[in-house]
Amino acid sequence: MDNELWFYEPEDRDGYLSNFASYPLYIDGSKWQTSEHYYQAQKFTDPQVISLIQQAPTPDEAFRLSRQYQEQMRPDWDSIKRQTMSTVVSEKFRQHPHLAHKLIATGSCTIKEHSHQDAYWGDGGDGTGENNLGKILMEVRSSLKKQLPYKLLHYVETAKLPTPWGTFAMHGFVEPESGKEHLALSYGQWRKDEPVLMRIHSECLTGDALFSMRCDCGFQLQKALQNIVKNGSGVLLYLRQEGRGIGLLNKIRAYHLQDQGADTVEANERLGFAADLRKYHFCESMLSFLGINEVKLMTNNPRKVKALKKIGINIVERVKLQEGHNRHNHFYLSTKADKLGHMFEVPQNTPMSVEAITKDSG
Ligand SMILES: Nc1nc(O)c(N)c(N[C@@H]2O[C@H](COP(=O)(O)O)[C@@H](O)[C@H]2O)n1
Ligand SMILES: [Zn+2]
Repeated sequence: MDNELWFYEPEDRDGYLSNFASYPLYIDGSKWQTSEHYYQAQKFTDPQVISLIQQAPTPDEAFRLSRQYQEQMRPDWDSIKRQTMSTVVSEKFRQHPHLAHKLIATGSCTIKEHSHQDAYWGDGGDGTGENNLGKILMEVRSSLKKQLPYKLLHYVETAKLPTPWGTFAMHGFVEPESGKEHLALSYGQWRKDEPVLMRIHSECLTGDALFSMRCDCGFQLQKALQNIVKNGSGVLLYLRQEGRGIGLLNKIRAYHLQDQGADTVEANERLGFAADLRKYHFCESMLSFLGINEVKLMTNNPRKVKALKKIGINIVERVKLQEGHNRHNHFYLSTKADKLGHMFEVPQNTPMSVEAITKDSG
């Protein structure tokens, strides 16, 4: 998106950019219903007028009150108003990470407040205005892009993903350096103080899409989505790090070595790779977009637990996800438990039949 983005009314498509949009924020320990409330109140030094504006039921009323008390405006207002606006706009996006992701997703397009009323903050309606609010939004966008968690992944867009079990929202992200694409699937709503049921799933084309029984990936993927729907809400992060990070073709090379007797770890090592090259730090970006700090994590993999703790995510519970044990993956699962520390017991008895593992266990 390299052209112009116009915004004005908070109800419009990009209305989140407006100071009148309802995104409460805290500045200096006080709560402000909208950025407009804060901005208008800063024009005054009289605590009574400030409080009146702060309590205004709507941003339009805050704006109107500032006109009513115009005579009492601080004399240096003109010299501080741009900085005041810059502070409140930057705080709004810092305090609402979801909006920060959306702002960054506007790419490098020119942002304009398309306002017939205002040729200082807006474009004046005919494009001749100074557009200072648009300029501040673009400054905030540039600065956010360089900061954690936004610099790890950039949010791109959201669309519906209907599945046999329920309709998820599919959020697309891209790694700005490599162009690698990742997904977050979210289902339902959760409260801020509630741990979210979550699965972090690394891509396995063979298991997830081609029904392979060499591993347990496809079975775990299906069960995790089913569990989320059954729970009423949750998230699955789908990370594009195929073959534990070595890529699809190297995974086929590793499978070839396994066909000749190597286990999954030995095969990776013979190809010159570590047993597991995956990284999880960039999940911080997706989790900030989704507003998640606390999770119930569906995994058997201790590395995922450790990695999430490292980025400050509180794991209140680990939910076992043991699915799809069969005669083709029996040795693979045993190796994962023995050499990679996966937290499950591989049954000693004869592995289940194909029919038993493919039936809906939900
Ligand atoms: N390198 C490699 N060797 C194998 O033998 C494999 N089966 C895989 N599979 C990849 O492992 C990831 C899933 O593992 P967890 O269940 O999270 O431990 C996924 O990326 C598969 O493609 N890789
Ligand atoms: Zn797999």
